[in-house]
Amino acid sequence: MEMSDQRLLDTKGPGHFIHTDPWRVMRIQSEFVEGFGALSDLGQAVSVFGSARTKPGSAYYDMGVEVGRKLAEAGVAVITGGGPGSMEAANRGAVEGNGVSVGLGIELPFEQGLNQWVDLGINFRYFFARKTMFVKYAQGFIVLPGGLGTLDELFEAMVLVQTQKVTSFPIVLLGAAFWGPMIEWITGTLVAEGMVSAKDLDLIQVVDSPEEAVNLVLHGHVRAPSTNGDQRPE
Ligand SMILES: C/C(=C\CNc1ncnc2c1ncn2[C@@H]1O[C@H](COP(=O)(O)O)[C@@H](O)[C@H]1O)CO
Repeated sequence: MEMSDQRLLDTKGPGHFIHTDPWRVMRIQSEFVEGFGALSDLGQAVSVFGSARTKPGSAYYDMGVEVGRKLAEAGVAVITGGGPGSMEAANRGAVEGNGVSVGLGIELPFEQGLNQWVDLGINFRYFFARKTMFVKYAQGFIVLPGGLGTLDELFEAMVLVQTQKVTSFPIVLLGAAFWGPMIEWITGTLVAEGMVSAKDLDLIQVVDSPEEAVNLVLHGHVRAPSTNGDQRPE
């Protein structure tokens, strides 16, 4: 009978095993270990989300630079997805403000690598491992205008607070004109149809200047986590 040790030591053929789920579990585990190891001494930090597509010189890009710079000047590390656009802008601001600039990159088919303003970079294969780092090592989120990726990160943060999976933390949306229609839809449709509690809107705050965003995320009132719905007494 062939023994496990023997099979392990004898294996010379194509590495089928590394494409199996148990092997993937090891890789997933290693992403958590690497992330926790790299970030556990980061100190105070804020995660900044926003479009991968904003161009240097655009208003949204400049907004990201300003946010990163102000966070850095307040002594707070900036964590982004490490990609282009508003992520790059926030990392750039962090460097220009002499702060700590963190990029949590993700393997994508159209990957461009970490932006040049990332000082502390980690690359992830798995979105869920990377998302854990955004939440675990940040005291708040600032969300710049963005698309599906940004919305995914925003709503995940809101759900984590709403369901009390994480201690409540500030989630600040920057750009009232951009976010206004979404807030109106949440109020006029989701709240009106009973899909979310009106109180859940308190999970987010919308502001128009990087200064306000940084102030709120660092010093703003953080509400107590809501119950998940309207069923419980106020
Ligand atoms: C689209 C392009 C490159 C994508 N590269 C990314 N690198 C790192 N992180 C990304 C990337 N794309 C999305 N993300 C994450 O989602 C948010 C931005 O997504 P959106 O759909 O652009 O709003 C961002 O916060 C990242 O965490 C080539 O231009």
